[in-house]
Amino acid sequence: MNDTWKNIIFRRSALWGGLLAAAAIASASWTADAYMLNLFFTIGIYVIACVGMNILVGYCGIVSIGHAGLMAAGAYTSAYASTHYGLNFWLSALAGIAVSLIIGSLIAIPTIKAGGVYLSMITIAFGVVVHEALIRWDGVTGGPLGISGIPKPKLGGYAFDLQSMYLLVAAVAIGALILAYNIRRSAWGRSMIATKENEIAAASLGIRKFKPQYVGFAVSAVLAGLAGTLYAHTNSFISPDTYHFQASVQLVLIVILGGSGRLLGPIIGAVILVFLPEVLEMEKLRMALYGTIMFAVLYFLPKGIMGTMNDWLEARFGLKLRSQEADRSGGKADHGLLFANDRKKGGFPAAALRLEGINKSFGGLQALKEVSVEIKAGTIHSLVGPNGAGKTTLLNVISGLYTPEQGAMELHGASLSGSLSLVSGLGIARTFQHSRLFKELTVLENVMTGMTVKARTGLGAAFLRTPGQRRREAELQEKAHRLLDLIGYDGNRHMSASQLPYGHQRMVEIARALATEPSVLLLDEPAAGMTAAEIKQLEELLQRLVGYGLTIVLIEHHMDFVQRVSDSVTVLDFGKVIGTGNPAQLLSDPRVIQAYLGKEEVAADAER
Ligand SMILES: Nc1ncnc2c1ncn2[C@@H]1O[C@H](COP(=O)(O)OP(=O)(O)OP(=O)(O)O)[C@@H](O)[C@H]1O
Repeated sequence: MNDTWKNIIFRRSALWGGLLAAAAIASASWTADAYMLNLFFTIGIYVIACVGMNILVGYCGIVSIGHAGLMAAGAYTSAYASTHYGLNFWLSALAGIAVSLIIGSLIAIPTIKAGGVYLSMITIAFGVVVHEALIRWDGVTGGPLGISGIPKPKLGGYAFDLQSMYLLVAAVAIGALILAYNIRRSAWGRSMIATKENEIAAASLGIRKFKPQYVGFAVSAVLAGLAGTLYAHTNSFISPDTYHFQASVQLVLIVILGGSGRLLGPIIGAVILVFLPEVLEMEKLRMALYGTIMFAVLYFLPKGIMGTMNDWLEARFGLKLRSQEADRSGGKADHGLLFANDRKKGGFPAAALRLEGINKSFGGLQALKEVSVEIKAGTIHSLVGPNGAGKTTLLNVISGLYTPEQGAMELHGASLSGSLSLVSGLGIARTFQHSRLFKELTVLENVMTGMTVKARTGLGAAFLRTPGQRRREAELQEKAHRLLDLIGYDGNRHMSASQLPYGHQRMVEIARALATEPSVLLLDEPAAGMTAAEIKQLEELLQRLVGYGLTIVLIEHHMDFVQRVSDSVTVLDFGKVIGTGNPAQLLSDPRVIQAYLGKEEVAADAER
């Protein structure tokens, strides 16, 4: 059976499985007793909050250990509004979600900017501050006694009981899962994962970290507030004990146990964490049990239950728990149409790039000294020189990763400066010395990240996966397929990039850079780690790209490859340009040979 059929059958089974699960959830409301119904309800609340946590932890890489604070914000606001002002459930819930969103948005700013270990510290501090405020601000929160008598929702004349609240929570939980699924399959979700995995690579595609991560934080705050509100109005009583540090740890644990970043992870995690203390009758030792589970999961199942299962299914049957489209390749379309027409030769001034007197130093080390180079449009220009000569530093300066201390740069006659993401928007794309593909994204998704800036749709369309959004995604996929055809990639396009052989990784990285529709492509040692056949393929690709009007700047140590593909070469040594010109002439120049081999080697060679 081929992969397409396997996936169709798998997706049909997933659909039927989903329908059966929905029927089981609904029937539980009639068959379960009050005790079990309460447990199911608790699972539903955790699923809603943890779907948000999963977006935050799994997609954005932000491990918030104070998220119970956001649940408290929703619960207390809603409880206060309904008990003090007599607002109905729907309006007070709206107020609770709004307050949770506002507070979440405010703590998102320092959290995202801080990054690293400070990020978790800020969220812990937030959780502690909220818990203290709940205890001390008794005029509003009721202090340690909390708020009681919170009314149950009403709709028309109907008053919700535990059974109907359970059904409402189950419906909201399914809605939250659909939202997470839609985000994951949009440019927003891809940007979240890209910025989590490699901020620099994402910036080189024009994707800045703050916006997608802020959106992820805001969505998780809304879901936390919603879960808090639903809980408060079902339980009729809330107190600071519910929103202790332990509750925040529990949310993180559910996500990690289920499988961080896995759609169904929060369900699996919540079911286990709610039932396990009941089954083991370890209510009093709940935290000790959680600690043990955390150790066990991180040691034995670092990808959580769903992540481990996904790997097993993929290895055993070639199936993924993530839905996928049928593979396609071999399109014979005119790939030149993938690049803007004004990039064709002659559409720009003769010089694509002009660098004048560039200086760049790191502490006492001057990596670039008065570097001046002119690179003609529609040509391949190679930068060569011994290790440490300053080639990568020059590429980093051109692409905006480093700011030079001195010198001027022009791109197609206009002044060039700015950050990595800004320079990407001007039409300069790059690859890196070591592959920086986004390993959690598939091959196809990696290429699609290159189109993010030009193709990111509105949040509403992405969240709801509107017909327009689906059409746009299909167009992006089609374009990504064509770029993969162009680079000659014939492997599985839906497998994660982490499984690609090194040579393929380098080629896919080029396709991803091309997806930004650059006029200048900077390649840092693209042939490193490639087989002879792959190098040949790369050579043909570069010639084709130049034919489509692109300008290519290449760093390479394979000298025969450089000789074959380059129109011109610049040789750097100790940060200085020691020659620019025709590759054949320059690479046989004694000064260049000496720079590569060192004086003693050249002298010894001459004597032999
Ligand atoms: N971020 C940095 N901080 C400090 N020193 C740096 C940094 N980047 C580069 N250097 C130094 O600048 C010099 C030039 O490095 P660069 O990586 O540009 O050389 P290269 O010609 O690309 O070498 P290779 O062929 O080995 O990649 C080296 O001495 C290197 O150690």
